[in-house]
Amino acid sequence: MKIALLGYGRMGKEIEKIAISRGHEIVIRKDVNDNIDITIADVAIDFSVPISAFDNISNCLNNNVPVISGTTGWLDKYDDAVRLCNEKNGGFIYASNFSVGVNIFFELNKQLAKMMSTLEEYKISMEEIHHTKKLDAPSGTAITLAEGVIENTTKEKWELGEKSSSEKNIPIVAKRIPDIPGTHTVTYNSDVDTIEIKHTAHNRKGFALGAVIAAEWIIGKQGNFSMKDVLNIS
Ligand SMILES: NC(=O)C1=CN([C@@H]2O[C@H](COP(=O)(O)OP(=O)(O)OC[C@H]3O[C@@H](n4cnc5c(N)ncnc54)[C@H](OP(=O)(O)O)[C@@H]3O)[C@@H](O)[C@H]2O)C=CC1
Ligand SMILES: O=C(O)C1=N[C@H](C(=O)O)C[C@H](O)C1
Repeated sequence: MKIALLGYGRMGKEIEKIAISRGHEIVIRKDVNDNIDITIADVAIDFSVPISAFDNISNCLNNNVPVISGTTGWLDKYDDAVRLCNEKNGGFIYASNFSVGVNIFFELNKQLAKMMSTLEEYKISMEEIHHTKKLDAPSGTAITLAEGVIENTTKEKWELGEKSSSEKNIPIVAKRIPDIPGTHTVTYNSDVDTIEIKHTAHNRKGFALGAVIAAEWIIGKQGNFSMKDVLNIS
């Protein structure tokens, strides 16, 4: 496959190594303000910055190039991206986290939320820890985890901070510590005990491999998909 990397930072460089090791060719390495002809690529992988993700995705969909996006912090425009994908009969996957481990963790989180939904003595909270270069907070992964709880309980919203302003909200603490690739914890605390589930990324290889697998998977498909579709998780 000929791959366009939209964003050639930490993730772009990690994806390049894995893509080449799987026999693919990188034909575009786009950073800020580069002019590119996206049509030379079979598929594009966007790991850029929140302000640029939607333009990168639109450019691909408008030119009939399927696109995988892992950029977080741009989701106010997600519905527009899905609309454009449908209008152009394109292929599009966004995932807040492409690692297999986190996608398993997402399912575990939903199951646990279902089990905890009637146990009012337990108070939920979340924590995410990332490196200090991260632009957005809370992380996209923490938002997906919160959405998984909201779908399965009476919680209505997430809120940044240690304590939420309402019982209906899920508090999320975002910590920034040098060199941490990504750690997410979901905690249910009561007076008598604590239940905690945690995912710790040891490096960025899992995110990058998942993105390349998604790019291989989307070739020849039309529609808006998720990592659940790619990994066939039920
Ligand atoms: N979904 C997932 O599994 C994962 C998602 N992420 C997300 O991916 C994104 C990128 O992360 P990371 O690689 O660590 O960040 P980096 O800052 O290392 O890389 C982002 C790159 O995008 C470049 N860029 C800026 N504007 C554009 C543009 N218009 N088009 C293309 N590239 C542009 C930046 O250039 P410059 O520095 O010159 O501005 C930079 O090189 C973040 O949103 C992060 O949250 C990260 C890991 C996993
Ligand atoms: O910025 C990062 O580094 C990461 N971003 C994603 C997120 O916001 O959840 C995924 C991963 O945790 C690393």
